[in-house]
Amino acid sequence: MTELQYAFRLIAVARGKMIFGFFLACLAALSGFGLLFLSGWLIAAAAAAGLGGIVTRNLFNLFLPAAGVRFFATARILTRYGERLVTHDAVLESVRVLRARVFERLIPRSTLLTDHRSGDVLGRLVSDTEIVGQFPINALMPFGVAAICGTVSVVIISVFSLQAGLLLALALLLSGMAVPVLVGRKVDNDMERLAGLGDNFRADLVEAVQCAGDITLCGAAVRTVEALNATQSLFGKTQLRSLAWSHASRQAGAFIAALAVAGVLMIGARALQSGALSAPELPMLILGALAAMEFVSGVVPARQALARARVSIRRLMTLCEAPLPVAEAANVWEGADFTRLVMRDVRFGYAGSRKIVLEDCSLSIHAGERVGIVGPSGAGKSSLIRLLLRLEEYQSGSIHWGGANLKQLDTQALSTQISVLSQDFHLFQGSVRRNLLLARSDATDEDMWAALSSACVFEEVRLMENGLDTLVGEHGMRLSGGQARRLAVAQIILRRPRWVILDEPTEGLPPEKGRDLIAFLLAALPQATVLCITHRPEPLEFMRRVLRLEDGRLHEREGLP
Ligand SMILES: Nc1ncnc2c1ncn2[C@@H]1O[C@H](COP(=O)(O)OP(=O)(O)OP(=O)(O)O)[C@@H](O)[C@H]1O
Repeated sequence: MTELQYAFRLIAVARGKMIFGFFLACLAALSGFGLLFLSGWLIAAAAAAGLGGIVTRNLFNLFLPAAGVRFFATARILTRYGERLVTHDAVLESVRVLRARVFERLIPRSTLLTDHRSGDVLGRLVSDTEIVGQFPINALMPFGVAAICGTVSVVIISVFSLQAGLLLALALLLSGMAVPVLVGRKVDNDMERLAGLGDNFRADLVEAVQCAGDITLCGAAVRTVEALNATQSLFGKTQLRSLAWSHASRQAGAFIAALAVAGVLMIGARALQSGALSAPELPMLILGALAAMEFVSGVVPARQALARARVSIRRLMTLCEAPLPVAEAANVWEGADFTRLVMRDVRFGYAGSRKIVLEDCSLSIHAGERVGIVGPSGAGKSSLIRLLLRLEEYQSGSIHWGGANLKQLDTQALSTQISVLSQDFHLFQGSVRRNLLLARSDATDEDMWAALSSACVFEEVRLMENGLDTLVGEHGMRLSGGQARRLAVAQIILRRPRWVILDEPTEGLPPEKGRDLIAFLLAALPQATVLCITHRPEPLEFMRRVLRLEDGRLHEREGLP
């Protein structure tokens, strides 16, 4: 599938509106042509009537061009207005649908996003979707309008003078096809380069803003600003060069238009002398040729827009069509009872990496058990969790959740039974309530306060100025580390999952606070089966069994580390 076919498929929803917008754009352009064309007749007829008195007035038909001019002037205003309205509506609709589709395709590929910088992904989601949503209007419509209206104008001018019509056709082809083809490669290279530079700049900027504090503490603030300036200045220079080319090609178009009009004037003057053309027809042809050359004035900007859109489509394709890291569940098996987790001889390595993280790794946990997993850094503990949640695909062996093969379960089905408290848990910008409702959308205020109470953060939230509606800031920045983590625990308590997976749950907390956190969680969910990965001794005090992950395998071990 070509890039353009791919883009059309994504925005097919607005096809009808775009076609209607195109139709109106052609009508508006032709009305402009008709207006100028008939103005020539009207001006000549009026001048002749003024000079020649009643006899000449009767000789020249003033009424028809005057009525035509009025008609085309009104038609141009109405069709231009309608075109703007319809095409803007089409663009808004296609961008809306496109963003939703892109996001939908990114969700199962979210693990691949770690290969991209966040500013880059943001850029793709915001600006590339906008550019792709607009491209039929900005990049294709001007070509279509030029082709249709250019042909109509050539036919009309040819009716009066074949020579003038042929000359106009040549000028339109030169300006509307030869110039865009000549600058095409240069425009493609510029757009590719500008998109790359823009990505770098945006990603650097987002990183600089997000890590402003760390950058200052490292004494790197001045260097960071200088680096940003350098990228911005390179971007500016490339943009300037591209603009210079664009203006040069527009001037070339204007020069061709001037030559075409002069040529039509000469041909018309000769035809007038020979009597093949009447006096009012000469200005009609000249103004008509001038108006016709306007049809191709948007072609060079459209060629640029097309080059930019192709870059954006390619960038969206690389994100949205990347092979899924985990095959879609062939059959969502809803009968899994989650009474047992059995993992047999699993072999796993990350895609694109030759390192084998887990080798012949086996594990069996029954409902109600509390199992700790320890092991050296890099042994594969977090990777094991990612496998159990089906965020990564293992190469061989088997994993079963209560009789259901993991490969038959999708992440949605798993999330109804399993909750995870990870080391880098995420709180969303917004209120305490919003974060709790994300965990369980139908939770009442009563449920939320009960969960906060079980997570031992009730009193702190109650004393906050707006209670449940207190804003927690991005990543929970307005909360202390302990409060944020207890809020994350409250989210798990609200969900009441059958399995709880904890990944370094007490990291960053003093031992006593860490111990309390686990105690609150386990007291609130006494029936839950718990799998806890940790380096720290406190969580292990609550585990009945401890396993050690080493050399890719899990080994049973007695007692605490
Ligand atoms: N996305 C990834 N792509 C490739 N390799 C990865 C990826 N994530 C982790 N690894 C590698 O897999 C191995 C296991 O990493 P993992 O994070 O599971 O270890 P861990 O036991 O949880 O370590 P720690 O205790 O330090 O968190 C490491 O060698 C790591 O470099």
